[in-house]
Amino acid sequence: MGSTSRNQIYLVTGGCGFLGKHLVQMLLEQEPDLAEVRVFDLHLDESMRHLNRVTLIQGDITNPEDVRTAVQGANVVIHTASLVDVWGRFSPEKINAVNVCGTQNVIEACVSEGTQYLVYTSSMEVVGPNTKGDHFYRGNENTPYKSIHELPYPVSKTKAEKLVLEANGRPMKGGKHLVTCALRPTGIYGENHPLIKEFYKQGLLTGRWMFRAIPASVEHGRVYVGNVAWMHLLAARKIQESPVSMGGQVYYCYDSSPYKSYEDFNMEILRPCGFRLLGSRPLIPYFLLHLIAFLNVFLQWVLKPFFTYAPILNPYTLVIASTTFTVATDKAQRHFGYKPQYTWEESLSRTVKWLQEVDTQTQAGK
Ligand SMILES: NC(=O)c1ccc[n+]([C@@H]2O[C@H](COP(=O)([O-])OP(=O)(O)OC[C@H]3O[C@@H](n4cnc5c(N)ncnc54)[C@H](O)[C@@H]3O)[C@@H](O)[C@H]2O)c1
Ligand SMILES: CC(C)CCC[C@@H](C)[C@H]1CC[C@H]2[C@@H]3[C@H](O)C=C4C[C@@H](O)CC[C@]4(C)[C@H]3CC[C@]12C
Repeated sequence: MGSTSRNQIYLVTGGCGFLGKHLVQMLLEQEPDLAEVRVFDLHLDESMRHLNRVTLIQGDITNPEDVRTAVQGANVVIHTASLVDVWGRFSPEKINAVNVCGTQNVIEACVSEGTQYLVYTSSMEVVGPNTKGDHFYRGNENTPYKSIHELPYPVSKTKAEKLVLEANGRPMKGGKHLVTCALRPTGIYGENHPLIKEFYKQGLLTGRWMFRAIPASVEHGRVYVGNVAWMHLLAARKIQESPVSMGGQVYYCYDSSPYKSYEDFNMEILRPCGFRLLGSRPLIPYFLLHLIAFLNVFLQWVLKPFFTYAPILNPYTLVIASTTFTVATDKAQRHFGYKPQYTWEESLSRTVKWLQEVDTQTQAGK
């Protein structure tokens, strides 16, 4: 175990997604040993095809053969492919198939193809917030917390993370052993973040006024996508150099983004586009938010035969937004020398610049 090779082949599953694209870009810019990045995704972004050293592979993570072919000859796999769904857009069976069975396929492919290193993109949701609303205030990887998983997405991420960590040390042909680790981002933000675009669009409907719904004192962990990508790259490098210390470990993804409520944080990005947040306290009573959230569930059920009604607000997203979940840790720095690549100011200004471009295009298209 533990030799680094030149001319490395990386496989990024979900490489055309929000995080995946930033990760591919980061590898191209910052990995001197890189020979090729294989970008495996169900939905390919054809604009990535022209990139030097990038190979686009269209495939389904739930299909073991697709995964095995993509893994063949790769040195490292960074597995980010997932269905990110806390809104009931996909069935529980589908989420399980992609997030859990897909991860098992990646593990089996690594073992059968002799690819020794696997970095898995997990999620803070493996820990919490739980549906009881217990706060997790600036905790680290060892902070005790009562995790309760009910929804398909957190259930699936928890199962998948467990599979990945349990696979660490699995024997492979040639006397090698599989080495795995998992990174747990909190709420990722940055250029092309789909959710902030959704909040932007909703804000346009109310004349760029937003209405505070959650108390400002509730802290929500956020991390810049460029730093999440950087952390994956460093973990992928170090896991090859120090498999014994990195194997089987989990790391929260963190950077210097400020601790704020979900809405106050979003306002940092939306304010420069002319948005305003009304109310220093919640303007909508909590019981009313709850009622709307439950009404949304009811409507989703009624409308199911016709189309998928999946608004942002439901009882689960309400609990997550209303419960403090922030991390304060230096484990990634101690284990693999992680320091954020982007300061908070840079992270914010890159995200704001992107949203301002979206805004200009939206206004021009009116
Ligand atoms: N966005 C966040 O705030 C956040 C926070 C914590 C963890 N994560 C994790 O980070 C990872 C990336 O999330 P993201 O926000 O970039 O999501 P995303 O939806 O933008 O990207 C996921 C990618 O996986 C691909 N994919 C889905 N099903 C597939 C299948 N069957 N076969 C092959 N590819 C498939 C999608 O096409 C997509 O490109 C996920 O594992 C997610 O759980 C995200
Ligand atoms: C009550 C409304 C005003 C606001 C609702 C916001 C809500 C949709 C947001 C709040 C927190 C968000 C989640 C959080 O950032 C972390 C993750 C983990 C990741 O693995 C998947 C995405 C997810 C669940 C975010 C989804 C959107 C949430 C719930």
